[in-house]
Amino acid sequence: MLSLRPPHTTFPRTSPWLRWGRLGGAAAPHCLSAAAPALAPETAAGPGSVSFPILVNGCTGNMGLSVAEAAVHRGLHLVPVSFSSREKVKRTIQVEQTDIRIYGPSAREDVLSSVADEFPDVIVVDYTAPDSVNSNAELYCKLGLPFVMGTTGGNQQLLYKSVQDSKNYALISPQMGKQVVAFLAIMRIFAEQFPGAFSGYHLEVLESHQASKKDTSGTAKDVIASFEKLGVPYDMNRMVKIRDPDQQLEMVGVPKEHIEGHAFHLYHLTSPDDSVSFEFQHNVCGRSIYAEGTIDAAIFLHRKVQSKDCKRIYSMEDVLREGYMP
Ligand SMILES: NC(=O)c1ccc[n+]([C@@H]2O[C@H](COP(=O)([O-])OP(=O)(O)OC[C@H]3O[C@@H](n4cnc5c(N)ncnc54)[C@H](O)[C@@H]3O)[C@@H](O)[C@H]2O)c1
Ligand SMILES: O=C(O)C1=N[C@H](C(=O)O)CCC1
Repeated sequence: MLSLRPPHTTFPRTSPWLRWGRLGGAAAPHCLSAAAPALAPETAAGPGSVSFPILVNGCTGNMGLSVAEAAVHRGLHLVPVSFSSREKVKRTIQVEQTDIRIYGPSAREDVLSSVADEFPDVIVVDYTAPDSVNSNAELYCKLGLPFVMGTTGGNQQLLYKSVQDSKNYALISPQMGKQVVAFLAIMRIFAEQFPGAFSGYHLEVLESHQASKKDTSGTAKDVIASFEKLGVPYDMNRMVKIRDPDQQLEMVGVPKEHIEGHAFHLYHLTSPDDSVSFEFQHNVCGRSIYAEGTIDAAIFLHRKVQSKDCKRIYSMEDVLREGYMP
């Protein structure tokens, strides 16, 4: 039997996540299906029928490809270029009927600058890697290309500063899944309304993602920031991060077909005398929730650019507040 509890972690035996895992990895409830992504309905403020050019940086990766496919399904015009971190790469990737030409880093600025000339109303979407966040953002800002940053990590303060200094437009969110964003917002509001409400409680956090994920869950960090305001200090080094597929199947209970694309999170709080416990979970299978949210974000940002809105830097919460739910 696998035991992943590091010393001093106190997941209760009754934790449903662990119990399901130990009982043989049954599909976890609350798992959002990868199939049949829900298209956002037309609402007064939400995304109606609109089309504009969208360039997806990172089409060689999982999220980039999912977003490019979602863009085509939603009737956007996919600009047929994308980039790679390596000079020698497969030259094209097919997305639906479009062949996307992949360029190496040395061609980035020239190609993006031609795109900016040819498609003045383009929106760039970035799903690359944490160590590319800042350099990519600086280039988009230099060329005045509005962008949606879905890539996590990098230096977030510097990222916001680059956008502010350049007066470019950007929507930045380490989490594009709209229902998960709503949960994050509730946790933030909870902490604002009841600061210190959980003082003395003990927090354990476990996150599980596909083995290729390089960084710690940005979403977990966001939730932990709210718990800290609720009075629960947390050392990020204690977070249990699971990347091993066997452990994901046996202990976490990730369905086999989603081992290569999932984001499971468990937060467990216990009172000082162990008499009270709280548990929060958000478990995502597949990537459609992020891809659909990203397209809503791109539509939202396109509208803001067209209307010359003065705010210029947005979050996914701004998107929800303008009626892009569900
Ligand atoms: N915001 C969200 O909702 C959300 C959802 C899922 C993933 N993510 C984040 O998106 C990022 C990508 O995730 P993924 O699962 O697609 O990873 P992935 O490894 O499958 O894909 C990343 C791709 O980007 C390419 N790449 C790396 N550096 C590049 C650069 N400088 N220019 C162009 N391409 C580059 C890589 O070669 C790879 O093909 C991660 O940071 C992840 O945490 C965010
Ligand atoms: O699969 C990933 O990588 C994800 N990254 C984001 C994060 O780090 O929070 C969002 C969830 C999926």
